[in-house]
Amino acid sequence: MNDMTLMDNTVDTQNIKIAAKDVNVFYGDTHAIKDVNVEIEDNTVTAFIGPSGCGKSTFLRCLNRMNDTIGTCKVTGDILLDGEDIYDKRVDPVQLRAKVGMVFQKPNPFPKSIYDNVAYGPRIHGLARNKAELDEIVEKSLRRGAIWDEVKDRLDAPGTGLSGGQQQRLCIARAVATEPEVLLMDEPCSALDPIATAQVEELIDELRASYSVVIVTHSMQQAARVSQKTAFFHLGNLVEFGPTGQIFTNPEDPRTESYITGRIG
Ligand SMILES: Nc1ncnc2c1ncn2[C@@H]1O[C@H](COP(=O)(O)OP(=O)(O)OP(=O)(O)O)[C@@H](O)[C@H]1O
Repeated sequence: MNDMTLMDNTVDTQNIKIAAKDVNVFYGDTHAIKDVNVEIEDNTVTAFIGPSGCGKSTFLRCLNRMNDTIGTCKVTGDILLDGEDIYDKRVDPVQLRAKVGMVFQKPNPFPKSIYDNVAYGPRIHGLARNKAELDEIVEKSLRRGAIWDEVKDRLDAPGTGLSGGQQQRLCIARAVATEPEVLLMDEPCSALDPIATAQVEELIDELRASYSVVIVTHSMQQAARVSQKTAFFHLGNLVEFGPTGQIFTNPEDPRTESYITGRIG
């Protein structure tokens, strides 16, 4: 056995960023997520795939308590971020969402300047002591969002005036500006053309170096391109979770196989 084989077989429990235990989600009488257990690693892109309505977005929204904003929604079970229960009464959801940032399907820049879009989070969380520090955070975040070169000469222009792909990278820059540890992305490329999609996918790959990234996608090609781990959901159940290559080439569950071969979905 060579060193490489040894490394591949090591289960690195230190690397677990989010652990979900027996998570159930209900919207009134609808049981949307059923007994989900999963461990999401740091510095990894995890893709959530599955047919429409299977609960991908619902489960994603549990990870930063975005479901709190839906009156009928009830979440049970435990979700631990670095071992701490995010549903504990002492956790402030606003602080949590700075740590666990989110990027949505449709780019949604604020009706503010490019600069203010990115500066918004750091301002409300008091991350900069003065203008120079804020400028630095804005530049760093726009660089992380791979959009600095395109906007550096027009930081005062409205964010809404950018192209769709640029707006989505601006939203990613806005999400990383609060120094999150996890980035949740709900179909981040579904409103983008192929060129913008390729740019955002490349960026997701780069972001993995600094964050744990979780992406909901309808595109199996995208999941295969960007993720290292894949979770397949079906009717609210997490059917299968494992290395992306294995899920796509050698799935264990017949439901996963049916989905990836196009028989269900
Ligand atoms: N706000 C809501 N109120 C009531 N039911 C909801 C709500 N959001 C989702 N649901 C229901 O929960 C289930 C899971 O929906 P969810 O949007 O999480 O699935 P999804 O896999 O992300 O679907 P899609 O791929 O179509 O976006 C569905 O039955 C849906 O109708």
